[in-house]
Amino acid sequence: MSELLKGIAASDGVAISKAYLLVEPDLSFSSDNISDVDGEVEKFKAAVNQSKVELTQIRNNAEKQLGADKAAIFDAHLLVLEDPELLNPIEDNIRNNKVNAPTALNEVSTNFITIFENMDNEYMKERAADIRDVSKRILAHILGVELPNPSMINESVIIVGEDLTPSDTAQLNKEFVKGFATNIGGRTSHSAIMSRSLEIPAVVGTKDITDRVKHGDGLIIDGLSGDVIINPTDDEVLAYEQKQKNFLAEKEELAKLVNDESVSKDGVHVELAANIGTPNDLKGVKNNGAEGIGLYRTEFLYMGRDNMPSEEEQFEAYSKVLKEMDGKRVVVRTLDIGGDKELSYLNLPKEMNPFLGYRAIRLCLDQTDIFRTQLRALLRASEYGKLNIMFPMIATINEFRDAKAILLEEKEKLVSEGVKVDDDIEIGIMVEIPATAALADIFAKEVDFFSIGTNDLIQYTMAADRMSERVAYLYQPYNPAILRLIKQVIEASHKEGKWTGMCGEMAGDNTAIPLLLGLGLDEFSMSATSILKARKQIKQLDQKEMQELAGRAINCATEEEVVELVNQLS
Ligand SMILES: C=C(OP(=O)(O)O)C(=O)O
Ligand SMILES: [Mg+2]
Repeated sequence: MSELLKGIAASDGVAISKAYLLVEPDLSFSSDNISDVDGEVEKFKAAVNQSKVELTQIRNNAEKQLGADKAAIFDAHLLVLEDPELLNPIEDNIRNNKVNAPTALNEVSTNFITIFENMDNEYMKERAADIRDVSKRILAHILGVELPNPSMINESVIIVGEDLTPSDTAQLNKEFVKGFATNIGGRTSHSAIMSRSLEIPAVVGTKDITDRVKHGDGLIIDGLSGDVIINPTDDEVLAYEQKQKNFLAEKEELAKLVNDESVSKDGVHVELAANIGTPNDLKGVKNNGAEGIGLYRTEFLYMGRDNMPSEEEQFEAYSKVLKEMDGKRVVVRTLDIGGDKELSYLNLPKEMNPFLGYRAIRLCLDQTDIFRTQLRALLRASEYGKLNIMFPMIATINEFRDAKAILLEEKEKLVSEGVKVDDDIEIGIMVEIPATAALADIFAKEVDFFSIGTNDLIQYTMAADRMSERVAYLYQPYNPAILRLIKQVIEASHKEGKWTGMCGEMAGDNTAIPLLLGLGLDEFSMSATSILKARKQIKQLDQKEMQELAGRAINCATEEEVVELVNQLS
């Protein structure tokens, strides 16, 4: 018998394959004393050797599939595995204290980790993280437990996990990973956003799929409806193969619009741009006919590694994107770390409410060395295309002024060093915080553009965590309160002759698009895979009529009423 599980549709498409369970294995052990000391030392040494073999494979695989920079993290792990300063004390601990190998390993590694973590030295802190990772691998081998290694997957699978961190997602190889399904998360959690740029179907927020599915179970995930079928019957597989075919046929049909303009029925042109996380996403940008990049989430450059990207590395990534976009506008957002996007090597404090905490521009204005390095890389890259710079999570006008002042200082320094910097870079902000939307008229006098980040704006306005499937019913993009904020921001920008875009997921949502067109949004930036569908829809809409529709929507009392209004269109 198959089993149906309902989740949240996160990325379009249908995947049919078998489950690869990506969950933390049980590595508990008892602290027994031992009599066969030599046997225990041998056990430990064998585990170290097995770890070496495994890590070397992982490293080589990562280099082949993901590039040398992603592989470097495993080089660091291999060095730890050969370090006598770590290994000898563990052996001594077994011999001198007659403790078993897991206990000896745990005591010595915890000791090193604590010492290194408390040093005021970034390099040593990174080593603490390496030791933690390597010790876990050795322990798994001692206990005979298999650790999941997503970067080693070499057959078709659907990943099943609690959640996928953005760096887990970045390591997935599309050739083998056909989709994923998670316990937690919503449509705007970053693993969901990344699954859309990777163009792999995903269902999130299933609550307990990891308890229901076993490694290797047959699985269907329907990223269009949010349904997951565990151990499907032959008939179900046939039906979903048909659904998959239909989806691909529709995609092919939409591909015909790739070079069309995005113009409404009554001739109003809007810009349909793409959101990207890394230069690797550019292929999808081109294949889907994006007219620019409305959001480049640069934080992904900082993830999945154990140290900061240098100015040079950043310069290369930014200039590559600018060159490949060939003069089309590229809005690069400065580092937006924090919330669900962690950087282990930054050792950020654990907070009660990370989405309301030390993140994004708050962190950059505090740790200005990180910020300045990024700005220099961006300014140097500016001569290769049409660069716009955007600051995330701006809450006050002073934050914007401070960030802009630092940017201008770095520009002046570069120019005095003889570096060419574009003079026409537009400097804008994300509108993600209700306070900023409320003061949009004040901001509009000083910024060059706004980009509304509805993923956060909705969660802050409704006080409903975007990561929580339990309060997902309150995460209401079409709530009239949200529509009023959007209207206010767009009108404020237009009054000052500026433009407003939207780079939250709402910009690509087919229910929202008629309303946003009516509210006068200038640029819609979305997952590249949503662009062609949005273009098709906009071509069929009359902007004047949508103005009227939006006027009625903002006076509705509930989200349901708004949805009903939009549904009457079709
Ligand atoms: C685009 C946004 O930023 P992110 O999803 O990266 O928080 C947003 O908040 O809408
Ligand atoms: Mg945001």
